[in-house]
Amino acid sequence: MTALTHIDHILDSLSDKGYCIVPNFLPKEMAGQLFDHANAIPAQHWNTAAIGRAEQQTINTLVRTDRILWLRKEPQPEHDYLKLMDELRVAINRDLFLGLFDYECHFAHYPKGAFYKKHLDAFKGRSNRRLTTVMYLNENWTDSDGGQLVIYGERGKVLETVKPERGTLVVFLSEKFVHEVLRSNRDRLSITGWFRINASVSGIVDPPR
Ligand SMILES: O=C(O)CCC(=O)C(=O)O
Ligand SMILES: [Fe+2]
Repeated sequence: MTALTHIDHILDSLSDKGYCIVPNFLPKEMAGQLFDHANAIPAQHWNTAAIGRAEQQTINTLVRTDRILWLRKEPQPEHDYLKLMDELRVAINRDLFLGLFDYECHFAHYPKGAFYKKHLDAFKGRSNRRLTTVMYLNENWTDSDGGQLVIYGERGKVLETVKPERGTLVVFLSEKFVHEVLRSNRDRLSITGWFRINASVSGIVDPPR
């Protein structure tokens, strides 16, 4: 199975609505490997997530309280995920002409009680992030576990409330959709990433991580 199994739904939904939600995007085995791998990484390697651009990054625990860890090319499960997302990048470019140039992503761990208040991932003309992706890794998530992703439309209308269940992929236009992560009542593990356009084309250099 590859990213292309779901590609028609993803492309249709992205071009119709600007976002898509794909349950079971990630094969169960791969999701399990990523989950075990991330859980085995010692706590001191995870960083408290920051907000804002390079010079002005601040740790603001009123806005977000998750911890993050950027994926690299070497460990097998991370490599496999990056490869899958690159297949997706190529397929999206072929159909939607977004000129996506690269992809970066990090694990995000929300301990019990963590949240991420309403925000946009990119501001027009100030970022080369074009599409946000979120992949969830926890099994058997229930409504009472909280931690849902809420995606907002015009005038604060709730468009979607997404349960962060293992294997579900969410993709949306980074500049368009305000979203938030509701308080999680359970350890919550995900991978958030961004497809980006080339800085030499956009004239924008995104902050170094
Ligand atoms: O984990 C999620 O559902 C969304 C995370 C998010 O909005 C972000 O990391 O920017
Ligand atoms: Fe976000």
